[in-house]
Amino acid sequence: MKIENFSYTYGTRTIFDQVDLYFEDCQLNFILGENGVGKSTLLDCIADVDGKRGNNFIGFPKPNEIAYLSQGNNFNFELTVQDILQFMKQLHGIISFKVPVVIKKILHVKFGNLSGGERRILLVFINTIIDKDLYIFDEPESGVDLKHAQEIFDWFRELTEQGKTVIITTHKLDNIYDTDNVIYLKNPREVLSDSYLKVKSRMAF
Ligand SMILES: Nc1ncnc2c1ncn2[C@@H]1O[C@H](COP(=O)(O)OP(=O)(O)OP(=O)(O)O)[C@@H](O)[C@H]1O
Repeated sequence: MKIENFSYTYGTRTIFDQVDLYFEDCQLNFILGENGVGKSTLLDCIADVDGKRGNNFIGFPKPNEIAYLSQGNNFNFELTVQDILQFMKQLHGIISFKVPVVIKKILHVKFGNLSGGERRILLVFINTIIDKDLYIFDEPESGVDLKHAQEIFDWFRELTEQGKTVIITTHKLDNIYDTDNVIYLKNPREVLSDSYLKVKSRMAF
């Protein structure tokens, strides 16, 4: 998948200016860059939120074939975790899955009573079990402890083993392998798309 000659502005503010970006199929693709550089904007464009995707987006699945967990997603506070899993099963095609221990522990808790980290883990988990072609996560490990952040990345890698493509924004570099594809947003005109091994020596943070 690739985006050619990509430009995006908010009013007079230029976020992307004629850049090319490459994504690897069936792999983890990490979008890196400083706060405010445009990572979430790029994800919204890929997921076609509010029709933001232009015709220079090549090879991406249709919006209804994409699972997208943005930073603001939530559920009704009165639903228990079990209700939510049931609801998602009715609403979407679901990949066969085993309920992980971290989710089993909170099955009967209402969404509104979960901790911030537990909510995030649940939201990430749900987005990994719905059957889509492309999975997009905006800072999935935000507020999640180190052990469970590692587990979340195991779920993502299992998706790629099933032939799925995953795109993730993150500020934490610990879960990136040298062979993973990285899209490093340096500034509106400068983007590096390559293996993490090749990109990391040129990253400024
Ligand atoms: N709807 C909007 N209208 C105007 N400016 C916006 C809008 N949404 C985002 N921006 C601006 O565009 C820039 C890119 O925002 P974006 O959320 O894509 O950054 P980001 O790289 O995801 O940042 P972070 O790492 O802090 O989450 C920011 O400077 C932000 O203030």
